[in-house]
Amino acid sequence: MIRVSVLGAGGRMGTEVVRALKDAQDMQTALLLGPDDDPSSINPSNTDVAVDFTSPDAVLRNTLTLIGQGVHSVIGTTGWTKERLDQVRQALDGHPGLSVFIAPNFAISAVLADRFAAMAARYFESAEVVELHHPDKVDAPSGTALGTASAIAEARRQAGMGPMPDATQQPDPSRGRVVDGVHVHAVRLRGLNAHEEVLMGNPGEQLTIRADSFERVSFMPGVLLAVRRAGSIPGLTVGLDHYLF
Ligand SMILES: NC(=O)C1=CN([C@@H]2O[C@H](COP(=O)(O)OP(=O)(O)OC[C@H]3O[C@@H](n4cnc5c(N)ncnc54)[C@H](O)[C@@H]3O)[C@@H](O)[C@H]2O)C=CC1
Ligand SMILES: O=C(O)C1=N[C@H](C(=O)O)C[C@H](O)C1
Repeated sequence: MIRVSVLGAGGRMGTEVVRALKDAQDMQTALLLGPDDDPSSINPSNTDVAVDFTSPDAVLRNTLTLIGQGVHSVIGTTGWTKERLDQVRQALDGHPGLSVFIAPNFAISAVLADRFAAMAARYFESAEVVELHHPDKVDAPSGTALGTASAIAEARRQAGMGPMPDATQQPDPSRGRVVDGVHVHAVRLRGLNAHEEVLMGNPGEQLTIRADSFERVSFMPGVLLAVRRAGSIPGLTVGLDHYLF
């Protein structure tokens, strides 16, 4: 049995993870932590893998604590920057064999949308990302959209493409956040869960790639897969694609 602790267990995702763990034959729930609990209560005597769905403010501290404790992490929480990822890599240096796995999105639809967008990017003059979420989300744009934009930008760079056409000239235009040269727009709307659209255009044609996660259960197969694979790739791994393709 894999003993799994959950940080953020009382939250929207945490609740769903606890439910999924109960249904998984090969896993058992260990500690369930909320914001007032000490992450260093998680250690190898009670936990094999810790799953983090907390908040962008809390996740780095949790992750560094768990590395210090010698426990594998599976993380869905957003808020990662290059600098924060470097801190995790550095902390892992002293812990050979330990793994930290971060996925901006655990839903297969979103992972595939990302992959398709990267494949298509070189063939289109223009590309923009629109992400749409429930209004209780604290960060914008979504971690997924940031990843999609970076993947598009990287594919365009590898294809030797220049900047996208855009004649906007106003001093304060409404064009979303520019991530690595790609415009990313965030919509927050009651009734939505997690959705992303990638728009790509050429003269006279458009490709739309859209992923819709209607319910949080859509993230669970990915979370359980990552828990089962914890430790299989030592060090820091970002993206469920590493386990899928
Ligand atoms: N990678 C993925 O597939 C997905 C990622 N997310 C991300 O997961 C994170 C959480 O999302 P939700 O569950 O919707 O948020 P939420 O606000 O419903 O849940 C977060 C929970 O964490 C708790 N918390 C905050 N700080 C904590 C700490 N230091 N230790 C323990 N618990 C703490 C909060 O009290 C709350 O109960 C967000 O960053 C979100 O973007 C959400 C859905 C899917
Ligand atoms: O907060 C959410 O709900 C989600 N967060 C992740 C993100 O920011 O990309 C994943 C998914 O979009 C749901």
